[in-house]
Amino acid sequence: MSELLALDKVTAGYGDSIVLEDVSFSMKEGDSLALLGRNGVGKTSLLVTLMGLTRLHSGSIRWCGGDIVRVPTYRRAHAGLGWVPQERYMFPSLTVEEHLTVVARGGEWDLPKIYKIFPRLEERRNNMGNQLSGGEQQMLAIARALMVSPRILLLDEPMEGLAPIIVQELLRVIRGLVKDMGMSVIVVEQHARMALSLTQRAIVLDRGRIVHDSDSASLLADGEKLDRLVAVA
Ligand SMILES: Nc1ncnc2c1ncn2[C@@H]1O[C@H](COP(=O)(O)OP(=O)(O)OP(=O)(O)O)[C@@H](O)[C@H]1O
Repeated sequence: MSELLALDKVTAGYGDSIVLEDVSFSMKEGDSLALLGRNGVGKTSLLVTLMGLTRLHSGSIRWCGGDIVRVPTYRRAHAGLGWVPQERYMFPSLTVEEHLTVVARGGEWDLPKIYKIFPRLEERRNNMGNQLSGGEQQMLAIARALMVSPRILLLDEPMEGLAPIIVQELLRVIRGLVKDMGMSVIVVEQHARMALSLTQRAIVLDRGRIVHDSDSASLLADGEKLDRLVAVA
């Protein structure tokens, strides 16, 4: 499999303040990565940096073999970076179906394929963006990213604030995307064990630096180490 994403010694932040330091890792097509760490260590900032929304102080980011450091955010999205931000950003004046058709690009994903994996969205197809539960909004946010036929999904705390039954439904869908369909993914999650169960590899950040990098299964099996790395102090 060819290289999809490669960060080399990335140091980035907001204005002069640095929140990521010397971050290096790479992913191949089909790889799945859990990005873990306590609150405020820079997980969201890393995804935001991939989308070009922080200030890159030094280092390089390659996407499909090309340097994307100077590529604007919308072109990164068109190039296959499917970002699902924590905030979800639903439009109250658009229906579920309009949220999807407005971004459709005639690629691998279309409405029937989306509705097959999210039957709940088909049931709600005529509901407005502000008439959805938190779980439905999260499903729509993921579905909207898929409609652009991304080569990687960047999921920022997809389970946050959702009822356990919805979390199970979303987990099943994300697991299907990652394990059955081979979708590349980076999952930022407070629920570390959940993220580890979905992915092959885990990186843990602390104060903007990578402090652990291993396969997900071995970190999941070492509960003591996992708690030391991610538990709230
Ligand atoms: N827009 C911003 N401007 C300035 N500083 C920011 C901004 N967003 C985040 N930060 C700072 O960057 C650091 C990393 O925050 P970030 O949200 O990336 O961490 P996180 O690991 O995703 O945390 P959480 O799990 O709480 O979302 C924090 O100190 C935060 O205050």
